[in-house]
Amino acid sequence: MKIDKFKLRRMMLQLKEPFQTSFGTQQDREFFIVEAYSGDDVGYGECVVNSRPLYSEETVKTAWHIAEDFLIPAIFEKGEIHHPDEVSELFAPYRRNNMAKSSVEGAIWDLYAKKNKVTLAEALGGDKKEIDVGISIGIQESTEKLIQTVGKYVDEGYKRIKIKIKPGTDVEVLRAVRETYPEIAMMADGNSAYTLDDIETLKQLDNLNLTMIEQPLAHDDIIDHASLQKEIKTPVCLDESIHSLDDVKKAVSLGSCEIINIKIGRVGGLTEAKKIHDYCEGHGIPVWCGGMLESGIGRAHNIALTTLSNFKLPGDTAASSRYWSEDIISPEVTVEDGVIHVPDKPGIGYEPVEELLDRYTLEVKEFRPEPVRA
Ligand SMILES: O=C(O)CCC(=O)c1ccccc1C(=O)O
Ligand SMILES: [Mg+2]
Repeated sequence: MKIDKFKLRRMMLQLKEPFQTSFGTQQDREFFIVEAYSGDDVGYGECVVNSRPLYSEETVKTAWHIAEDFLIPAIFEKGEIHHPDEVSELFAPYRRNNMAKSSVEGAIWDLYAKKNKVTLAEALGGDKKEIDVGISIGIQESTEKLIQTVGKYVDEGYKRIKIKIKPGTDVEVLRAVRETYPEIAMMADGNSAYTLDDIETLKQLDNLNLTMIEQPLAHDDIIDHASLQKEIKTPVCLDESIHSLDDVKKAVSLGSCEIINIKIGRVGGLTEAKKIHDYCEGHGIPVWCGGMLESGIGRAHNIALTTLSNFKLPGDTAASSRYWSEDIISPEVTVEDGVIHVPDKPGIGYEPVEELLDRYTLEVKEFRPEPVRA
């Protein structure tokens, strides 16, 4: 297939409630959408970056720049694309900038699936018809509020409750939740806020029967996480530290984790995500799909990826209504009894609604191949 045109849309949605992690509080969700046009088909990708470089080094501005000045021109220069796997090879000479790469690659994956009249899940090789979902709860103003919030999502059927922690808002708070809900699958996400100096705190968390503890130590570390994993029985799960299959191989061989959170944006796209999935499957490491407070478009990509067999643990891909009063896709993503039914329409399987896209768009830019001069 040949891409006739790309459209980038910078967008802003408002979260229903602020989302607090150890690195800050978020209420506005600024991001951009990539649209890849070919003949009568349009593929959609989402760039899951944030306005500020807190979770990763990329921002909306840097990712837009990389997409506009390097990635889109590389696609036009190549001309014909036979399979989306070629895209990550094409982007490989450009270092990092994984969320930018993933957004363009994602639009091409959706386009490819639509052209071949298969679902994105099928194009990736996934065959689950429904996927299990959990929920990620931000740091709350009080323990009472947290217990109430956990209760609400347990009642809604979410299969695993993840709670954000930071130094000072951790052991006591989680112990209170555990006492209230002795049986739930519960885990903690430290978002890199701890060091090995906090080992006593981390050992106390080890007594709370947590499904796992996600990225407690530095965002770029796999050495200290290996030391930590030796000290605790709770599985360590890596998020921020994993950007590629190579990172996974090193973390697995060092024993830095027993579980991996795969985020499509963080690892540079669906092709790399699938490679990581396959490698982990072969090495007895279960994976799950992380979230970046995506709009419906990124959410749809997460759902398709999660249909692969080694996504053995519930992911963070919750219902649209958990984040937005109005999502930009039709139908919205809904969760029933803790599962999402995987759509059966070609591509991402949810239709972005033009009117809603326009309503929340701040800036649009279109790109076409340079005309060939005679
Ligand atoms: O509900 C979601 O999309 C996941 C929320 C979440 O945990 C998160 C959101 C933004 C940045 C980082 C993370 C994380 O997994 O660490
Ligand atoms: Mg995380």
